Amino acid sequence: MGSILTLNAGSSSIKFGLYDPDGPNRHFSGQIAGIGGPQAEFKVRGSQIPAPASFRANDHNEALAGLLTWLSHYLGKAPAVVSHRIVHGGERYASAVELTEPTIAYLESLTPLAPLHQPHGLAAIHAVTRLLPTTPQIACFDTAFHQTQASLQQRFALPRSWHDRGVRRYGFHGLSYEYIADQLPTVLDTHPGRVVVAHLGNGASACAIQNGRSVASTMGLTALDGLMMGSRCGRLDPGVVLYLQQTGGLSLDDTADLLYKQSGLLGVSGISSDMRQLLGEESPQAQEAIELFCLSAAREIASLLVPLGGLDALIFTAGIGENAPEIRARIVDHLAWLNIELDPQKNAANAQHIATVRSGVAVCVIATDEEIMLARHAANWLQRLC
Ligand SMILES: Nc1ncnc2c1ncn2[C@@H]1O[C@H](COP(=O)(O)OP(=O)(O)O)[C@@H](O)[C@H]1O
Ligand SMILES: CC(=O)OP(=O)(O)O
Ligand SMILES: [Mg+2]
Repeated sequence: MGSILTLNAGSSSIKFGLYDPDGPNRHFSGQIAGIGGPQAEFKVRGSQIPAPASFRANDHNEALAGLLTWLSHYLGKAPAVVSHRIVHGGERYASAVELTEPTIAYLESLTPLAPLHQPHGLAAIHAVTRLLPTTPQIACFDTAFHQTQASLQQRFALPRSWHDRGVRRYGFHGLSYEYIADQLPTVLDTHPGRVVVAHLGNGASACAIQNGRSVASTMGLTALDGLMMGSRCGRLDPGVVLYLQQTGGLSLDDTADLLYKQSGLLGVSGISSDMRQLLGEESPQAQEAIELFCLSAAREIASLLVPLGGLDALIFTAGIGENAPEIRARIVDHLAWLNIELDPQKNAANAQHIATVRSGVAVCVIATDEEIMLARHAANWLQRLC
């Protein structure tokens, strides 16, 4: 059987991997990070294959075209299937699905609900269709993992007719949470109990997980709600949106641009959406942006303790969660009243278990792997074909 190619178009990165369906085992993977920024980074992991000497990624389309050209040198024969991360699967999809024209049309209709992601995921599908027209493609959804949530957790306090038309909380980063949920029994070495996972990347959210299932999440109909993010505002009084349009003179497009692209760490610091860069800045605005990020994360994490009825373990993951001890420490400081305490040395070393022995809550760092989830869903799909 041929290989599995995975493509994960995030808001600031494109991650990719080539897998053998047995296992699935990774041949190689990599990522293009910092798309649209001053310098995109192209990294390859787990092989001797060199990254391109120079790479242009002024936007996602340029990055994708360059990536597919680069990949064509290393693919050998066409993969058996291409597995895409698609952020929004709407009401229709609770699991991975083969991409057909009607499915693609439905996913296109969801673009207004995920404007930073859905167009890039769809662009990747169209680019693969052009390059590998006979290769089947599947979509794996960020929203699918959250479909287990009780209806009350998904409901907004809007008239029922809007809920019936699909205006409800969907939750995102589901492939990441699914991977972490799978790791939890091994990492925690006990019954996982009541767990909050904080996925802190360019997009950031938190998810309450119990018995391996999503119980509640901080993101809603769109990937704007919940935690403050790189350039997204997170939780916001909906009255602000009305005010911006009624008296601020902002059009719909201006408002979307403000909330998705000009807010969050970028908006508050006035410098950058990139946490690593802000941590190196001394300006009071940069420091305030970082402090607001930590406060927002702690408040959102705490909000998930209601559906869980308490907290046994807090897990940090994604770019910031895995690599920024200072951010983890500041978030946990805001939650100290929960009898949660970090060991400074273990935290500084990005160890897997970073709480003190006294802490009433386990705290772990687990590197997420959305790509392996894309590969697992694809391997299952291939198996069903046999
Ligand atoms: N060593 C680090 N210290 C602090 N922040 C980091 C570090 N490495 C990565 N990050 C931050 O992680 C974020 C990107 O996370 P990632 O999960 O890769 O994003 P994406 O949502 O695009 O998948 C950026 O804000 C980046 O600055
Ligand atoms: C849904 C989302 O915010 O994804 P990302 O973190 O990749 O931007
Ligand atoms: Mg991501």
